[in-house]
Amino acid sequence: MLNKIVETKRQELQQLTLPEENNVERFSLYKALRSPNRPVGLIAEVKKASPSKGVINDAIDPVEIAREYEEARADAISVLTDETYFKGNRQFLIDIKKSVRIPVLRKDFIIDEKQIEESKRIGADAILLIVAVLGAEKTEEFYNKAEELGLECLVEVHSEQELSTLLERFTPRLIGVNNRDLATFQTSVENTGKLAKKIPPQCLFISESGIHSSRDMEKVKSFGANGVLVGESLMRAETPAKGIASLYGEVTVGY
Ligand SMILES: O=C(O)c1ccccc1NCC(=O)[C@H](O)[C@H](O)COP(=O)(O)O
Repeated sequence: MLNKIVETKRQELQQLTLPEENNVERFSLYKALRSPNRPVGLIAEVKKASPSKGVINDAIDPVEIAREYEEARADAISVLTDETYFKGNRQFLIDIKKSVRIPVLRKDFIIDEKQIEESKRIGADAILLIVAVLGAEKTEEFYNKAEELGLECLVEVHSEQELSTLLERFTPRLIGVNNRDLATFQTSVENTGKLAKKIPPQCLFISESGIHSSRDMEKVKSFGANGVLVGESLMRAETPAKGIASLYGEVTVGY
């Protein structure tokens, strides 16, 4: 499936037009996750659909969801901009960026340098670089290019092998451990525990995917995660605030 997504992206990029630069205020994802609002930071994701679950919540207004995430003290927002498989859109990020004052991560399959420039122009504060897609060498190349453009990177790994080949080349400031096997879509938060001990202490690390309960949250916290990236369970919640409160085992005053 990952290969199919990447091939589709390659074809789509043949039609890529770079938007005008959006002069926006930038916020550091790294700084936000270094001093999160809760002991384990939260990157809350705006995700209408996905290859593994189909349509999750197509009725939402992305900007409204992002504003409610911010109000519920999320530390950052992740925005899917892939249209074909996630029903995302780069316009969602442009509009969300105008409406929140916390870092915005562009969640897409970056396979070409042009997409880094594009991410800057639509206002992203950070981009996702997937080692399973790019390999360690190109991940480093794109990481440096992004930094030149003033963008931060969340560098995502799933396996111990990906993590070790990455660290042989360079040490990113922010590492994401994806609990989802992008080949099979199987998810397990235990994957965070498997990789956690191999992440250098100077890195911040984020546990991504398959976090659906306070039990999952407690587990990744016990593994030492500095933060989590959560999409589906928040997109399916009655409200973003209730979804976030439930993840953190917080009591909400219901009206
Ligand atoms: O979510 C998918 O089905 C998926 C399939 C193939 C590649 C990537 C995919 N998801 C992107 C993500 O990394 C997740 O959206 C993110 O980690 C949040 O995961 P979740 O909380 O399980 O929605």
